Amino acid sequence: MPTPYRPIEEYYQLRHTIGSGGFAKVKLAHHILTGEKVAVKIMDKAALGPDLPRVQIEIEAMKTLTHQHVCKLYQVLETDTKIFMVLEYCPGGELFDYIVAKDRLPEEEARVFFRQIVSAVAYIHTEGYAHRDLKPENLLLDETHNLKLIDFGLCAKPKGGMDHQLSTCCGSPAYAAPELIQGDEYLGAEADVWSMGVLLYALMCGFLPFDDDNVGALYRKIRKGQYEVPDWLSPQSVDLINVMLQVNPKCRINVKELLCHPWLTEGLAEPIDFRTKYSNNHIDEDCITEMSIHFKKSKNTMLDIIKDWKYDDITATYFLLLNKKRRGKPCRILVPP
Ligand SMILES: COc1cc(O)cc(Nc2ccc(C(=O)Nc3ccc4c(c3)C[NH2+]CC4)cc2)c1
Repeated sequence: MPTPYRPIEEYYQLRHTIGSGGFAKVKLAHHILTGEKVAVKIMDKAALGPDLPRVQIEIEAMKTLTHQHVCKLYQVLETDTKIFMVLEYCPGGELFDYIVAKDRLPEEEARVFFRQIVSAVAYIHTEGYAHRDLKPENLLLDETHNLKLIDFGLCAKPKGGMDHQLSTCCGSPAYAAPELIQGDEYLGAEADVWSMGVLLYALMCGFLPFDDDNVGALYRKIRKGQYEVPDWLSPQSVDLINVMLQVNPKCRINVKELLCHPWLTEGLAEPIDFRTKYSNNHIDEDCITEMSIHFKKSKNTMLDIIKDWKYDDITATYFLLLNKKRRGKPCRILVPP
């Protein structure tokens, strides 16, 4: 490994590259202390250029977002030339590729996935964040075939809260809300609902509601808000797509109403529970014990250090030990203290 990777190699064995995008590459890695697999997103600061602030925004967002359907950030390392984000391992690849491979999903399968998507988005909205780039490429499948929302590089945390208007035009055109491409001021939450409507349509149809090779023509179609309704869609799913793809954001369903829409709650007794399964203030006893032995600290001192949530190797070790325990594996550090 070239020397710039030295710092990360103190904690992780880097393996092959599993993805590379604009200014980042993602490598598979093993956490040395726990043996757990992770994904390491490696960014070159010089290549990032003006996009560097987006990475800082994403890292700050990821430090507060802990949810069963949001890809977890474990550790951040920075050198003078590189930024490393150590992330949850999602070996199932992109939801985009999964839909393409199956042509389109039956409603029952689309419903399971869409409940997870709505749960993740409702959670980040309650934490004060809008994602603003919701699309199947930004939803990965983990090893239990559940979805994880990724890439918060375009997310917004409006200063005045989620009722505060945003103005930056961003995200992928085919999933962008009419008010966003119009250049009007818009509410991040409302724009995210539109994108989820496009996502749901893509899940069940296998193609996009608004599509055109010419961006101008695409924008006109989005602003018109007219799309084809294939005959295989059930009336309930057509209704849900209709209330999500309302051109006027004020007529559009909001996330709270989404959580109890009949198509989504079909077969359930309750609305979708979007609360996180993790609790920041309850620290797992077994993890504290194992870490206090390894790091040669008292349990109280170890607890205080963990609760600093520095997103250093201590934070990573805690979350990865917790993962092991949740997967029924022994909550053990593999190397001698
Ligand atoms: C917050 O989570 C983020 C934020 C972000 O900016 C980017 C990511 N990107 C990830 C990309 C890929 C993976 C990943 O685990 N991919 C993966 C892992 C193993 C395998 C594959 C993909 C595909 N072939 C089989 C083996 C995880 C995060 C997340």
